[in-house]
Amino acid sequence: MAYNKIETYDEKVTSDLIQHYKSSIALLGEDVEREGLQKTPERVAKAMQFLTEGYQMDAKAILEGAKFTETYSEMVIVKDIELYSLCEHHMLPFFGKAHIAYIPNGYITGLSKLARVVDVFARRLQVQERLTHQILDAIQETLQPLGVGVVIEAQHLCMMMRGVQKQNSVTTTSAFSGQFEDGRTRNEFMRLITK
Ligand SMILES: Nc1nc2c(ncn2[C@@H]2O[C@H](COP(=O)(O)OP(=O)(O)OP(=O)(O)O)[C@@H](O)[C@H]2O)c(=O)[nH]1
Ligand SMILES: [Zn+2]
Repeated sequence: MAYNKIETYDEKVTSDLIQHYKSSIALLGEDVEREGLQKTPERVAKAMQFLTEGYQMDAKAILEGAKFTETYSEMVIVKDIELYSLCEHHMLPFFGKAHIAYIPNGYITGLSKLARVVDVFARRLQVQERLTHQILDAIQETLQPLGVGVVIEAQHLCMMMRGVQKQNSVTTTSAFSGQFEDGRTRNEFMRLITK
C-alpha cells in the first residue's frame, strides 16, 4: 500500500473517468466541446482521484512509520485539524475540523501523522460517523494507548446547497475508547478543544 499520496494517476482509470465525465456533462445539457469545458473531464477525473486517494493509503503504516518508545503518559491533543471529505450519499463535500487526543501507553507517534490519518479516511466516500470511528480505530490498534478520543465538527454541502438547504447547521460526532470512556477524562478533552 502506498504510504503517501498518489503522485501519478492511473492511466486506464483516468481515461475511463474522462469518458464518463464527458457523458455526464453532455447529459447535464452542456457542450463538452466548448473551449472552457474541453479539459474539464480530465480535470474532474484527476480531482476525484485525489479526493478519494485515501483508498490507496494505509493509516496504520503511517502511524507505525513514526512510532516512538516514550514514557509520557498524559493526554496528547491535536485540535483543529481541517478536513475535507465527500458524503457517500450525494458525493458532495463535507468539511470541518477534527480534534484527536490519546493517552500514550509506552508509545507516541509523530504529531503530523495524526493529521495524515484524518486525510486517509476523509479522502473517501464517507459518512461523518464512520470517519470518526475509523480514525479512532487506527490509532487504538497501532499505538495501543490507554485511550483515544476523536471529535469531528463538520458542515455538509448536501444540506446547504440542495435538499433541506440549511446554511448554519454543524454536525458533531465523537468516538471514545479506554480512559476516554470515563467522564472526567472525556470532559477534560472536551474542555481543552472548546477553548
Ligand atoms: N448520518 C449521516 N447522514 C448523512 C451524512 N452526509 C449526508 N447525510 C444524509 O444522508 C441522507 C440521505 O437521505 P435520502 O433521503 O436517501 O436522500 P435525499 O432524498 O437526497 O435526502 P435530503 O438530503 O433530505 O434531500 C440525508 O438525510 C443526508 O443529510 C453523514 O455523514 N452522516
Ligand atoms: Zn450528502
